[in-house]
Parts: sequence; C-alpha cells; structure tokens
Amino acid sequence: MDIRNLDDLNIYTKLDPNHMLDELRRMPSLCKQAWETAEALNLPEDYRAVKQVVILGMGTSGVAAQLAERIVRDECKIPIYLHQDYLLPAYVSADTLVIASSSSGSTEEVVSCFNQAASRQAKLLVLTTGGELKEMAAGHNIPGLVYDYTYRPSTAIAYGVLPVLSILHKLGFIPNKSAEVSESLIVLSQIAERLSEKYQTSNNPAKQLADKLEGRAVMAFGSGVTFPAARRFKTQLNENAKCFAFAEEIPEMNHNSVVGYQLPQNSGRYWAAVMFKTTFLSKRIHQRMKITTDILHQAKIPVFSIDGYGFSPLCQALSLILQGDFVSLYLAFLNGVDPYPIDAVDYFKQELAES
Ligand SMILES: O=P(O)(O)OC[C@H]1O[C@H](O)[C@H](O)[C@@H](O)[C@@H]1O
Repeated sequence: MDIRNLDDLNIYTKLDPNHMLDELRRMPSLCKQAWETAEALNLPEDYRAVKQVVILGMGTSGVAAQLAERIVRDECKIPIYLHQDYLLPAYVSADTLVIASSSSGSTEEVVSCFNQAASRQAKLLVLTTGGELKEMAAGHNIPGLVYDYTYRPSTAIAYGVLPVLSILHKLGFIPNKSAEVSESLIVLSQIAERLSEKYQTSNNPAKQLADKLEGRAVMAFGSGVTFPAARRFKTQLNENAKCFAFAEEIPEMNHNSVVGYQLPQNSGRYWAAVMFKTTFLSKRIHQRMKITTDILHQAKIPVFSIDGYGFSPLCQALSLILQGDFVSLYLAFLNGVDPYPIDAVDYFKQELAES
C-alpha cells in the first residue's frame, strides 16, 4: 500500500471498525479520570508502614507499572518492584504493599501472585475493571480502584500509571504529582489533535514515521523514563500493526547488542530503529544514543527518533507513549490490518485454559 492511503480518510472506517483511533484520542480524558478516581481513594492507615511495593502486571499493565517506577525512582522513599511471573518472590511479607494491576482482572500470572500475597498477609490493593481481582477485592474488603472500561486493555494504560503515583503520594512515599498530571493533560490533548488522521502525511509526524517503518522489523530504544515508552511502542507495534518489534535499554544494550548488527548480511534492509528521547536523559545517555545511532548507521539500519514534550518526566514519558501509539495505528493501516484483534494472544489463553 502506498503512503497516500494514509491520507484517504476512508481507510480508517474500513480498517478501524473498533474505533481505536477514537480511543487514542481519549487518552487525555482517561488520564484525568484515572487520576481523579485514584485521588478520591481511601487507604488504610497501616499501609503507610510498608517497606516495599510490588506491582503485579503483564503486558500494558506491566509497562504502566514500570513507567510509574521510573517516574518516581529518584524520589521514592521505598523500593518498587515490577513482578511478572506465577510465583511471588520470597521477600514479600506483611511489610509489602502488593498492587495487582490488571485491566481485565483475570490475567493468570497476576491472579496467582495476588492469591499468594493474600496468604502472606501482605497489604493488598487492586487496579482493575473486573474478573477474579474484582471479586477478591469485594469479598475480602481489599481497597482499590475498580473502574469501568469496556475497551481493549492495551488502551487503558493511564489506569496503570496515574493511580500508582497517587497511591504512593497518599502513603507518604513521594511528593504530590498533581502539577505534573495537569501539565500532561494539556500536552496529551495537543498531541492527540496534532497527530489526528485529518492531518495529511506532509504535516503529520506520526504518519511520516509509520511510512518509514513500513515493511521493517523495529528495534525501539529507550533509557530511564523513556525505556517503558520504548517497550510500549514495541508492544503496540506487535498488537496493532502485527509486526516484529523489540525493545532494548540503553546503556545495557551498549554492552552486547551493538556487536550483533553485522550478520546476517544486509539485514539493514529489514530493520529500523527508533530512539525514545527526552530532555531528562543525562548527557552521558545522549552520547550513548548518538554512538549507538552511528553503529546502526554503519550497519545501514535507518534510525529515527521520537522526542518527549513538556517540562516534567511524567509528561514527557506519556507524550512519548501517545506519539508511539499513533505511529503503531498508522502502521497498522499501512499494513492493511485491523489493529483490534489479537488472535495469537487469544489462542494462547485458550490453549492454556484447555491444558
Ligand atoms: O491488564 P490485563 O487485563 O491484565 O492485560 C494484560 C495483557 O493481556 C494480554 O496479553 C493483552 O494482549 C495485552 O494487551 C494486555 O496488556
């Protein structure tokens, strides 16, 4: 398909029957809703005494938890760990706050660990719309944010990030993030408008990047607060555009991956790289991104970048996520695929349920 198709508004009605573009545009209002609902939440007093926080979350909920952790890493008084497996680590005890973050409330790894956390008398909290988590919360008087959301879990990312920030502040572990949230709402609305499908490719950076990525597998690179945005981009390219994509973190990948771009020969034809940047990355990390770009260019791999907007790390990270989400949808339309169905994931869940 050629690029002019992205400027043909009819393709969105044809390939987007579930209105995923509309859902993207709702991200600022979803953030507002997630923040305000979390701010109204009452938490038990003894939750303030926990010594660490463990967040259980897979897929989008995992990316969201990682983003929250990266945002507060330099100021949070206690450690926050993201856990993505069936068995809970041995250190989880009555001194741990365990947050089960799952939009559907039925993701089995999360439910499994949450049950173990309950039997260890950990302090519990849920972020969900339903499923087993909602039932557990209702049955055992577990505090949490039970929200209404009927759309695909991947678009509910706001509910995995902002409530965590609100909860950490309520418990006294980080400063108030209201100002950063307000800034983010404004910037996200501007991006949602600016990258909308009504803007032609010549005037729409998200369509331009989708055009450049068409037909290639994508490596997404990030560091610090931008790494979760790179991971988010990778997951959205997989689920929406149905294409190969991977995410790597700088500086770790500078110690190994950079050696591996020589073979197979001519692989530069099939790959593209995208760097997720913000002004909050250190000078050293910017230097590393530049040297990484040079090495990729030597292997004839094209390198593009997405820059964060706004003054706060939260705003910059969310703005990167929204920009990447638009690119993933435009790439889906270029690829001629409906971004909504995730057949392989559904197949996986069905096979596991039957075994
Ligand atoms: O947030 P949850 O409902 O637990 O969903 C976790 C993940 O489940 C599936 O694997 C979906 O493909 C992802 O998009 C989703 O993020």
